[in-house]
Amino acid sequence: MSNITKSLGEQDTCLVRRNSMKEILDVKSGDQLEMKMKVKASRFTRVCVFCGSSAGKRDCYRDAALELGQELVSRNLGLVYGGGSVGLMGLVSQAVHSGGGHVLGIIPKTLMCKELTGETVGEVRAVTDMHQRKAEMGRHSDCFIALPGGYGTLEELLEVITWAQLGIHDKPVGLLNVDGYYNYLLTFIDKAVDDGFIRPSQRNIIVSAPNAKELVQKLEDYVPVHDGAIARARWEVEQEEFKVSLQAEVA
Ligand SMILES: CC(C)=CCNc1ncnc2c1ncn2[C@@H]1O[C@H](COP(=O)(O)O)[C@@H](O)[C@H]1O
Repeated sequence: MSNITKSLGEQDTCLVRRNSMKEILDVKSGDQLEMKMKVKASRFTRVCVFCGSSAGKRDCYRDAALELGQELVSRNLGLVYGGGSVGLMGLVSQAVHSGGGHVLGIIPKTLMCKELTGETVGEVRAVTDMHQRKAEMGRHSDCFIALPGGYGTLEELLEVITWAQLGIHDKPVGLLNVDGYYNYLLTFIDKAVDDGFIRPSQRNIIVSAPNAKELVQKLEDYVPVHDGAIARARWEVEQEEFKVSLQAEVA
């Protein structure tokens, strides 16, 4: 753990959580040992991380996953992810869990067997399918970060960007561009802007940075764009109407 030195009892841990918006230094509680802890302020509670179910071939990807986990712990942020212990998903979740952070793994029942995805640390929530998993991951987090990954990561990333574009949510979306991994994707998005398929103002939905510290800070500072997006209130009304019509069909 980078900037956390601790010897904590359960009461102390609660104290740290209650004071997550403050810096806590040299706190003494009862006969507990002295604790030195610096918790950075954050406007988020939980961060959803999309990333490879593989670890990639280069050490920089593994290092970035561990560093991101440590950055979340240092800001007292919980992790929401797809569950399991494979690839970068396993590394980031284990880094948060071993640093004392909250981990919520959301995993479809069909992927729950350990032979497929390994053990999930922390809290596990079983869902019926991949669609419900994405909806739950979004619902339980305040911002999204994509580490390097493959098709699954891209699909999850592009969906939350699309939701932001439509005004379904206002949550920041960050790309951890480890050693330029996402340069081609960013170049492609610039091409789509130049050719008139993405509005220039909506190019800013994706926030990117080469390391976790810089990225999380940019996400903290992010101001959402609202240019003609469908108001969130309308989406919520539509969803309610959809639920009612589904219930009527089932009855
Ligand atoms: C059937 C099987 C081999 C399962 C093991 N693999 C997986 N276990 C859990 N989540 C996954 C798995 N593969 C893809 N995902 C989802 O898709 C993303 C990663 O896909 P990818 O490796 O980038 O493309 C993750 O964020 C996760 O939400």
